[in-house]
Amino acid sequence: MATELSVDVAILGAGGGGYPAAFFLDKSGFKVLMVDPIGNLGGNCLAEGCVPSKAVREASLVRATAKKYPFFGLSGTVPQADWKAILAYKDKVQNTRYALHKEEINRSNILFYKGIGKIVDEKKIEVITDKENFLVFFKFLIIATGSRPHSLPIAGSDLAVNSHDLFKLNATVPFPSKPIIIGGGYIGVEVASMLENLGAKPSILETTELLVGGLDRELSLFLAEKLKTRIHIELGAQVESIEKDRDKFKVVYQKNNQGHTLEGDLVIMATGRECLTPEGIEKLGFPSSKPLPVTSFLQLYDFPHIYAPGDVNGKSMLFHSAVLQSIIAAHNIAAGGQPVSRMDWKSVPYTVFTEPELAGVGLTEEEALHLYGQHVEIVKYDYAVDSRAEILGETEGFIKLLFDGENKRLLGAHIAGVEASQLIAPLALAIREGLDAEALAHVAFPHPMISEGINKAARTFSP
Ligand SMILES: Cc1cc2nc3c(=O)[nH]c(=O)nc-3n(C[C@H](O)[C@H](O)[C@H](O)COP(=O)(O)OP(=O)(O)OC[C@H]3O[C@@H](n4cnc5c(N)ncnc54)[C@H](O)[C@@H]3O)c2cc1C
Ligand SMILES: NC(=O)c1ccc[n+]([C@@H]2O[C@H](COP(=O)([O-])OP(=O)(O)OC[C@H]3O[C@@H](n4cnc5c(N)ncnc54)[C@H](O)[C@@H]3O)[C@@H](O)[C@H]2O)c1
Repeated sequence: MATELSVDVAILGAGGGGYPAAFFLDKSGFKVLMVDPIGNLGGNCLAEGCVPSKAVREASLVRATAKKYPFFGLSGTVPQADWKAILAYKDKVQNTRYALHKEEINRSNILFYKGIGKIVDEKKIEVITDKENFLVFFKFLIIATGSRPHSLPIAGSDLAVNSHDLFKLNATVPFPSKPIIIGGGYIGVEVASMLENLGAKPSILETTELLVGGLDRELSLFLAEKLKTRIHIELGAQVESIEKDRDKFKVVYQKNNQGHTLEGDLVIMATGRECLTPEGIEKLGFPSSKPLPVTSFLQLYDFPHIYAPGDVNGKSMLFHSAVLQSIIAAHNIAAGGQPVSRMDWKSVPYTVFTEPELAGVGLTEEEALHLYGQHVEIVKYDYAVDSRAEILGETEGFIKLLFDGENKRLLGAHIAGVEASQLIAPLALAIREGLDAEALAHVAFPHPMISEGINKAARTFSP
């Protein structure tokens, strides 16, 4: 049993912020140790986040499509949702991915431990597993410990479940008929949309006046308009307490200075995630459970040999962002700690997997107008004129492109409507590479696909 180890790089957390760096540095010849309590790769994204939630969503979309049989000239009944079977399908997806990741670990030279790491000081950590505790001396440290659900400090908050309860392996939360979702951010709207498509009648209580705040405002307003036909939404609702009376839950909230109560059979708390810092972080002068401050090279302030990519820095809590940050941290470590690779936060796209979807990248319209004033050119392509949208019967939606009026460089792209999540990737590349309208107009996107709308919008300036 080891009592002490020396490595080039120690990594806390094997999620999207941790493992890409581990594999890159391992392949580059560094001695790498990685520790994670899950004992496998994927972090929250695979355990309770992106992958299981999108698996359940996919089942819900199949059922939603079945409601459109008559539109396509088909007949047949809408299938019943079998919640247990859907969860079993979700588990199978997760387990298959875990098996693949296990093989990846086994094929590498990474010293991988199931356990947790604690900060001892700026030169060493302590690794704690079921079997042993030992010290690890490092040249570089990557703290990629992610985040956890934030629970409101209100009476009865322990009566609510959260996304981890819903999506973890072997989840046992029963299918609700009237779920009340506290929080209308990413998780709130995605869960409401998927549960409704599976047959539930959800309500969302959101304290601000917008669903998924922080997006381009037009996207949030579009989503609220579309979702309110299927979901009971209360904006400006300040939740005060949760009570339980036999099988029923009551959520008490204030709206317009008046008290209200909503009854349901499940309460889902989706009020954000807080950064999860390792024990001992205060020894480096940082408070626990707060975002770790990083430079654009992902170095922790005042500790250039320590990096903190992913949710733990609170800058962009998305899996693909964590992966990119992890790779950037790894490149800088491979360069001996020289800052050679920089994170471009503005070219990270985001997607909200509701029905319909939202996606965006770059400046929002509000930010662009603030920064560029009247020099912003805004072009909109309406799904109502799109062939594929017509074929799908999904003609409500738009692609909005924001250009710098002087040189027609793309500043931002925002999409509301079916397939938005697939359409955003080339636009993220365009923002990253500083492409202009001509570049977007003079590439042939396939027909009849909604991506043609990107060409068509850009041709406004480059016919
Ligand atoms: C319901 C839900 C749906 C989501 N859907 C999407 C989506 O569709 N698309 C998207 O891009 N993002 C999505 N996200 C966000 C995404 O899951 C996170 O942004 C991503 O997982 C962040 O990666 P990370 O590596 O920074 O953190 P994590 O994935 O949280 O990984 C951190 C790892 O560190 C481990 N750890 C914690 N403390 C220690 C310690 N002391 N020592 C060692 N290890 C430790 C944890 O166990 C964990 O495995 C979703 C999140 C949720 C909750
Ligand atoms: N599609 C995706 O990429 C995806 C999907 C799910 C989660 N995520 C990530 O996970 C993070 C966490 O998701 P989330 O939805 O929990 O957080 P969030 O920050 O997106 O939304 C939380 C919402 O809760 C609201 N809220 C806070 N206090 C409240 C109260 N007292 N009453 C009512 N509403 C209240 C906030 O105003 C906010 O709108 C997201 O920010 C995102 O980074 C991403």
